[in-house]
Amino acid sequence: VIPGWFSEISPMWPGEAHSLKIEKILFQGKSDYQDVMVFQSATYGKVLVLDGVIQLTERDECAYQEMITHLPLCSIPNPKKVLVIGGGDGGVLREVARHSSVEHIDICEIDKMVVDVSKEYFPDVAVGYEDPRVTLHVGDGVAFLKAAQEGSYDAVIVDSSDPIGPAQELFEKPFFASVAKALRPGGVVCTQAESIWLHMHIIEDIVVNCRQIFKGSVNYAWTTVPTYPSGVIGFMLCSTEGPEVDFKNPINPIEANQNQNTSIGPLKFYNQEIHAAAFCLPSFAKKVIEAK
Ligand SMILES: NCCCCCc1nc2ccccc2[nH]1
Repeated sequence: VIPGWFSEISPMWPGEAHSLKIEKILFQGKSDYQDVMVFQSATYGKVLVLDGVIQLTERDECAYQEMITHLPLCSIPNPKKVLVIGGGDGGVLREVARHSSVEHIDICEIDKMVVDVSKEYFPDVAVGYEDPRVTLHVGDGVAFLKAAQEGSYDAVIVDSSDPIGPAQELFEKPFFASVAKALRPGGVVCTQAESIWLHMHIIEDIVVNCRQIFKGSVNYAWTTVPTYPSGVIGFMLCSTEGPEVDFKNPINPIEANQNQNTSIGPLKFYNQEIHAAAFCLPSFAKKVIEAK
């Protein structure tokens, strides 16, 4: 351990560690589910860490939050009812709120400490909770989806941590089946789907499960997030049987100037070209993910 530096050592990326210079530790706690830490970094703003894994930094969180939200929502004509599983920091809520067609946003986050810590230390991320369309449910996303009324959502966004820890079940087949049940025909789901550089085997299993469960489109997209090990993270985008969804062509564009004058500020990362490009995969990933 180098004094004054945070190194992200995890079995999720054996043999490597991304480090950030610490200026000041702002919060350290232990919830019923995980260790929670916030520190002021020297060059990436404040950083949220759960069980030793970086969840977001102020400097690059826009890439992840904007992509995980707008890749699904810009692919369907008129999203009205959206469910967020995880995402307790509020960043996905901030992005969903940019869509004027949305009438109701449910969020189910298991760890209340994440919500409280984000509101205290990341106000520009937790601003998403201020939208009147948002209802927060503190609890297990698996149970929430089991209880959800069939076909009640246009979109589900699964902003989870990794399969090691509280989010483990969110990567398993029964959960994907419960998501499909809660979506309307032609509804869409977007999940945090690890890194093609680090987790091709996990991604392969997820793709196999999704192809069995989602009878519409099944696609993998990826983006760059400098503070995530390997510098990239991906998303599974699936649609249920029904009206065709072509994720590679955003038919419901969100303009960069939208919400310019509100408290959530302009888009910093997402645009239509980046949307289409996100689905272009290197050959080693294409071979596995698009296997016929
Ligand atoms: N809700 C935040 C999602 C990121 C969770 C932590 C994390 N960081 C990662 C880096 C590479 C691949 C997968 C990762 N998962």
